[in-house]
Amino acid sequence: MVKRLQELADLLPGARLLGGDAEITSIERDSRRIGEGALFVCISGAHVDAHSFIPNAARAGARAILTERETVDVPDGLSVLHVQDLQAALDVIVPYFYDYPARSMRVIGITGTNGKTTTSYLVRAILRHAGKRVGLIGTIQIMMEDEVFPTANTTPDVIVMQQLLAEMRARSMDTVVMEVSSHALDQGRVAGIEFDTAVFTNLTQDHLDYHKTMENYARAKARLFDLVSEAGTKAGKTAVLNADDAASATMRAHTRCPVISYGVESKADLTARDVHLAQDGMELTLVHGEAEPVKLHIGLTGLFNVYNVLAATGAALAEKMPAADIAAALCAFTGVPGRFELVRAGQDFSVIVDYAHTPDGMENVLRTARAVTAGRIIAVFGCGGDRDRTKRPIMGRIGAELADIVVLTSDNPRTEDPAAILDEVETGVLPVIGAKPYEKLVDRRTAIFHAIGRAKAGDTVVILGKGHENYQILKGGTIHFDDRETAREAIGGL
Ligand SMILES: CC(=O)N[C@H]1[C@@H](OP(=O)(O)OP(=O)(O)OC[C@H]2O[C@@H](n3ccc(=O)[nH]c3=O)[C@H](O)[C@@H]2O)O[C@H](CO)[C@@H](O)[C@@H]1O[C@H](C)C(=O)N[C@@H](C)C(=O)N[C@H](CCC(=O)O)C(=O)O
Ligand SMILES: Nc1ncnc2c1ncn2[C@@H]1O[C@H](COP(=O)(O)OP(=O)(O)OP(=O)(O)O)[C@@H](O)[C@H]1O
Repeated sequence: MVKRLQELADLLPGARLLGGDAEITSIERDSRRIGEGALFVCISGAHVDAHSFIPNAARAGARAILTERETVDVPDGLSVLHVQDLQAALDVIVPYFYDYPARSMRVIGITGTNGKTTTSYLVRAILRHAGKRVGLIGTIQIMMEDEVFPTANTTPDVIVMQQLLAEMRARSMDTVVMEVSSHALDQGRVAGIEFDTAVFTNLTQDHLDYHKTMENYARAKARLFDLVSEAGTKAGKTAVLNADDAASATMRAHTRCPVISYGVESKADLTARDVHLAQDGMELTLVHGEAEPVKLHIGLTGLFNVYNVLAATGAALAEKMPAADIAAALCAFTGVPGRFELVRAGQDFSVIVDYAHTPDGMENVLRTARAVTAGRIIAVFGCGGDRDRTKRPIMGRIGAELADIVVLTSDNPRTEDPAAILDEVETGVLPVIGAKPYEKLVDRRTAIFHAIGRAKAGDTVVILGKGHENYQILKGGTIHFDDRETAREAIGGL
């Protein structure tokens, strides 16, 4: 990819180019990723001034910088492109620079508080069963067919996003399935992407540290439905909406393309009946309009996963996948890492590791565990640091109400004092815990060993919050930590 800096400047009314034209071969916001010919975009973080990395960027081969700052000192030979609004400039120049890669493939965007990852994995499985080459962008990882790449965000920033899409185009992906977070929609990370199918899973409390109110949070999510409604270069746009979630009304109000609705309680285009849950799977019958109902046995469990299956089926129907491929792929699906994942190490009780880290996610998982457990439920959980504090007491209350034994512990405390986070969670626990056994153990390993040590035949230990993550983010840095690995070790020591 090569473009002239002047060509990019010409796209931006009011931009000033200082220091002359240059040939640009990539756009980067991180000086550590820069190679010869890059345009270094100075986006500062909460604690870091990105302009301080200009010398590093220059040494690594940058030819120019893009900044909002009026005056910037740069080493000789580096051009400066000055703009009034950095985000608005990136929205325009980044997709242009990478030649709008999203126009070369079908794009399925999935938004909602919970269920994005699970739904995206289900959609990927169906499309691949139907012979499509599929890319995936989401919380756990990025995939291009079977090849896996790491990621820092659920939805990467606009620069990494366009680079990934360009790579997917180079590898001839037919479709990309993408989790679209509310942060991404608010920050323009999906600028220049033409969505073909947009899916809404649900809206419950999360991320209020960022959005402040549920109305703002819903509005951010609704942006995806503005985007899928825009006329573009491809035909056949569809919104897939959860009819049982009240916030779908907001999504629908932003939708100006055909809708496929799904639900269990409300009247919808796509529904499920005869649902039977077991610990390691479920049976259900999919009903889609006049079509013959299809009975399925799937390796996922929980009513919340019935919704994810319906959402994924809706997306597959929107993408015109054959019914036979949808059914076969769902039946062959074995689950998503860290989502209601059973840890089996020969023990006579169950251990479930689950990524639930919102009040709603936690309630769903604990209720599902209860429905498939003969004995007691032992819940191990905490809440993340530097993120939405208002959910802490709520999650504490849910844990204390729905489990028989509660073990509070750390979950990525980040820069906060882990014990202080647990104290906030505890304000929700104490009013409802009654005589149930309850512990506060800051060290997550100790907490998991304690919970597993208390389990008897028929009980279920539910370890919540981290799912697939194999790290713990502490004030002093990030350490290796994997709930599944630790649980196995604890079971081995019994
Ligand atoms: C709080 C936050 O949003 N942080 C995001 C931000 O990092 P940052 O601003 O802290 O970066 P920084 O380390 O301060 O650096 C500032 C700038 O200097 C640059 N830099 C830094 C170091 C260096 O040596 N050279 C250099 O150029 C960085 O590239 C950056 O532009 O920019 C990074 C690059 O885009 C993001 O990966 C990072 O997301 C972090 C991981 C994060 O946790 N974000 C959350 C809030 C988020 O976005 N979550 C949503 C939703 C998830 C969900 O649904 O649950 C998501 O989509 O992930
Ligand atoms: N449809 C759903 N409704 C409510 N809770 C759900 C649903 N699907 C999954 N969950 C719960 O939320 C957790 C996270 O699921 P998943 O990773 O699919 O969601 P997500 O939207 O990708 O989350 P995140 O963006 O935070 O990564 C699961 O482990 C499960 O506990």
